[in-house]
Amino acid sequence: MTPAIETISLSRRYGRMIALDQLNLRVERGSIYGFIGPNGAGKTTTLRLLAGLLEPSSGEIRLSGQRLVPGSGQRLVGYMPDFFGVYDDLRVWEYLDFFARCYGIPSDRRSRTVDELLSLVDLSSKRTAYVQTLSRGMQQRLCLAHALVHNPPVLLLDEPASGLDPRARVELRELLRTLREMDKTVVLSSHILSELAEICTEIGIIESGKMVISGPVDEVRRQLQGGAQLRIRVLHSVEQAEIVLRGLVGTASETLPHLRNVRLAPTEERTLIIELDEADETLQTRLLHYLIGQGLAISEFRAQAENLEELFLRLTAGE
Ligand SMILES: Nc1ncnc2c1ncn2[C@@H]1O[C@H](COP(=O)(O)OP(=O)(O)OP(=O)(O)O)[C@@H](O)[C@H]1O
Repeated sequence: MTPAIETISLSRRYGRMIALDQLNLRVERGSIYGFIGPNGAGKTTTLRLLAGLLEPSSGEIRLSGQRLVPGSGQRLVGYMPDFFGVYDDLRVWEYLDFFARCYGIPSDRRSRTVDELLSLVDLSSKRTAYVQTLSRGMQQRLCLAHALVHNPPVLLLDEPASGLDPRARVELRELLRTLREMDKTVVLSSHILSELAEICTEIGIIESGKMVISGPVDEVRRQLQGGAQLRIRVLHSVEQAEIVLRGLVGTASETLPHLRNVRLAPTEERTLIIELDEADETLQTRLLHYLIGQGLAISEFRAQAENLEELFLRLTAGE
């Protein structure tokens, strides 16, 4: 299927500085794509290029297979910048009505469009409030409604979760789900991976203008992690469990998983963290049998996902 967004060797310089270096991005239609990278990685530059607000130094952008030429992107994408401009003395409905006029929506449809958008972003009750009196989360939602005024198939959201409290984040997540059900393709950026891992269907990690890794969240996790982790808690002597498990590290066994490392959990009592070469459930079950056979009283035995945030930091620290 033709992807909603594709970039081919997309580069952008500011003077002599290369902000984006031969980026190949592919975003399938209907996905929620999380674009993650530390400050200055090139996220905003990419989103502005995709929105047609910046011109590439070289390379190509295709939206639904069509090459993006200057000025052609505005109808295909909705762009939400990472800051909200100040709009003094403008009420919420007037703000949206203004942008609906800019997009040439005729007056008989404008009022309905504004009402539908306010309902979508749950701001109907704030219809006549002044924009500057809205909370940060409400302003974000209004900004999102603005990006949706012309009903674009693609939405580009720069740091939509920044500065939101936990409740506002949950609301944002719900809103993104609704947009997905409406068959929109959404790209959103953040420098905090955990903000996006739960929301997104796919993620791409960018650093110094280059894509480091990209794909479905679980696949990226697997690639970064390159194995599995087990958390084992014992009822009595953790020292005995540690000896038994350490005895297995590095040994070549056909029937047990290959153990890379065994360490005590830093914050939990009588608990060990085991790093394995592979995430094979059958082998893990055999390990449990083996440990019980060694007389260990196991009170907890579970696979745990390594914190994606730590993996990300390790990756972007160049380790
Ligand atoms: N207008 C500009 N002129 C010169 N350099 C720029 C300009 N805009 C961005 N840059 C530089 O390009 C690089 C990428 O910036 P960009 O804003 O795309 O990164 P980002 O990943 O969005 O960062 P942040 O998370 O801090 O918003 C940075 O080194 C930045 O300093």
